Amino acid sequence: MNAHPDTPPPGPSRRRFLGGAAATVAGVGVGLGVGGAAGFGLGTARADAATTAAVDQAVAATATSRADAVVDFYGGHQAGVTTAAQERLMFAALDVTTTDVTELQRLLGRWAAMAARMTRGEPVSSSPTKPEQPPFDTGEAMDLGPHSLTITVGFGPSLFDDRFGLADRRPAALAPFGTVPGDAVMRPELSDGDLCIQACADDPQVVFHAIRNLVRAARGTATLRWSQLGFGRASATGAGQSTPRNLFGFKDGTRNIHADDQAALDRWVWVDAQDSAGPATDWMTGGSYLVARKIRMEIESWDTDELSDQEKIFGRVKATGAPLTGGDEFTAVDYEATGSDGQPVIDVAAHIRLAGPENNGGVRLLRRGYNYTDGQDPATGKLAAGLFFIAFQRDPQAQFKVLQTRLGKSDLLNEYIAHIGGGLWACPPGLSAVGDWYGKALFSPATS
Ligand SMILES: C=CC1=C(C)c2cc3[nH]c(cc4nc(cc5[nH]c(cc1n2)c(C)c5CCC(=O)O)C(CCC(=O)O)=C4C)c(C)c3C=C
Ligand SMILES: [Fe+2]
Repeated sequence: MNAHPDTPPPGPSRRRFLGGAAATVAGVGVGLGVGGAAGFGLGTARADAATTAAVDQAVAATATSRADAVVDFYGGHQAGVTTAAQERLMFAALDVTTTDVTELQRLLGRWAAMAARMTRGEPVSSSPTKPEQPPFDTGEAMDLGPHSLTITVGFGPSLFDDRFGLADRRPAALAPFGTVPGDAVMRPELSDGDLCIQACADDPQVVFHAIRNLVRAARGTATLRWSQLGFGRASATGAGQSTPRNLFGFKDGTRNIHADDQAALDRWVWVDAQDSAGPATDWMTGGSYLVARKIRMEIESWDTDELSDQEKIFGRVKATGAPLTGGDEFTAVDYEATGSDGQPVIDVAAHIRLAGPENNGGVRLLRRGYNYTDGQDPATGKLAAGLFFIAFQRDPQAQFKVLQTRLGKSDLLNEYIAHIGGGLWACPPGLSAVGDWYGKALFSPATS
């Protein structure tokens, strides 16, 4: 393998910081054109978590523009999980078309090099394009700034079939779900994929550019299976981030796991060394499992429903997000409270009762979804819109699957939603430094 010719990133943490100076750090030639293979070799240095707080403070003091904000690419965990949710999403699922494991590894190395550059607001390669060549970078993000771009890569269960010698390396947590309640109308062409890429940023063209160029660099190795644009965040993940609203008009993410809740992150989001059954599956330590669900929301029907019924469905007040049992948005829910009719104030089938940790053995998720629209459904004339639900977790079998089984059976919300696509992917830990690549520890026994 070649030594990686890219330059080191400008900071030790994966928090947002001013990228103007970073942009002056010149990348040097990485042949990333179609069919080109970026070199990728040994990476050693780990981000120093202890410096994170100090860097965050410096960032807060110096950041001048949202366009210039950079989320550091390197660190113990991939960015785009606990990163304060940006405004825009493009998500892509790909199928690997080669059976050559080395080609797959080269792709993951190319993606690492390109992602490192794009998240700093740089074009995918600093090599000059010859006039007779297509440009290395497609160009539409030129001059836009990084806008806090994060790129998060994951591996689907199907990657662990017999093509790449990975069958014994699939963690039990990455088992396909099978059919879960609520999955009756899932569409195969909007579901699954060997690889996934989540690109988030505060600019729509920046996320499109990232996915477009990563898919382009996969030509000959992987093809796009399906993709989704999200136009507005539907969850708060950053400490102090305001709670946004979903397309039913309710505050979404009130009781989410937030980035400053380290105990909850360790318990519910990051895969721990103890989770692995042995050396074959310990490559996920420090990673997290991504579950995506494209959930169509029946907006026209919802808009005819009376306010009191809408609030009963969620168990919360539409305007404020407060539980129906009183207080403000962040007041604890009183599941025991009964009304003058003797019935529970929070309906037995209300969304928050069924999804809440109090009623699920403590189970929690880090939700990081986006509102989406695909325009109008030509078959019905209705708005094709909903929630592109994304959740990160330490064990999807014990977290998402448990919650969705419960919700799919009896959630009042089911009258107005349909899960039409999605999938499960294992997002490996963060990349340590230049030369590291996505899933290096997954493939290392096969390449040594
Ligand atoms: C399987 C997991 C979940 C799916 C699928 C899901 C779909 C979904 N949710 C909303 C809107 C809201 N969800 C809220 C809370 C909430 N939802 C889940 C899980 C799933 N939601 C959890 C774990 C929680 C937290 C429960 C709790 O701790 O009380 C809320 C309330 C505000 C909040 O805390 O975020 C809303 C609103 C929609 C519209 C939707 C599918 C389209
Ligand atoms: Fe929910």
